[in-house]
Amino acid sequence: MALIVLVGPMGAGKTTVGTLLAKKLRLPFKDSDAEIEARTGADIPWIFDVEGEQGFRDRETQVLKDLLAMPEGVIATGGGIVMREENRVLLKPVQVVYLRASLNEQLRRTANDRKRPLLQTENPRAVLERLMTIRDPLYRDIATQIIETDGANSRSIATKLARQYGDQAL
Ligand SMILES: Nc1ncnc2c1ncn2[C@@H]1O[C@H](COP(=O)(O)OP(=O)(O)OP(=O)(O)O)[C@@H](O)[C@H]1O
Ligand SMILES: O=C(O)C1=C[C@@H](O)[C@@H](O)[C@H](O)C1
Ligand SMILES: [Mg+2]
Repeated sequence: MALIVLVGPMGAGKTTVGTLLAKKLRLPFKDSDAEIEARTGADIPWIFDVEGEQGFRDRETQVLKDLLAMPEGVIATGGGIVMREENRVLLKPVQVVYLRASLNEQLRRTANDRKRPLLQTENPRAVLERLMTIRDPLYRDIATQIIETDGANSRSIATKLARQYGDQAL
């Protein structure tokens, strides 16, 4: 039985790697951002606009609680999941993989879409840098494993994790 949670900054590849990993392990895949959008019937930029970041974080905590009740599966979280202590307490007993990426790589991977409200600014690099300073110790605190994703494609990362967690399940 395996419940694996992926954390890390925007553009680290949580959604991409999580989808591949779940397929390989034949486990259900859930993405907290997608789940929030499905429940709200609106996309993340809309939620930030109308309810503010606070409203989004309230929804995120509720979704996290519900997803962690699954007996097994792969869960990709949003980049800001560690901002609330309540979320960190929920994640502490779980297998948590921290996917890391350099600022350059995060910028490159997030440059072409506008679905991340926090990056719709003149200087997304400065935002990512500030968020990383605050969040890196928080990700590290709850992580059971850290993976550097620069220069590694998402498929090879998923394969490595699937071997590890597949073996563990035997
Ligand atoms: N290891 C990788 N190497 C190169 N590109 C990658 C890698 N992982 C993901 N990507 C690409 O980066 C982009 C962002 O990936 P993804 O949406 O999975 O990030 P995320 O961690 O889920 O971000 P968010 O926190 O905003 O949900 C996608 O276009 C994806 O194809
Ligand atoms: O890093 C963040 O705070 C966020 C990351 C995304 O996954 C979304 O959860 C949202 O855009 C906020
Ligand atoms: Mg994602």
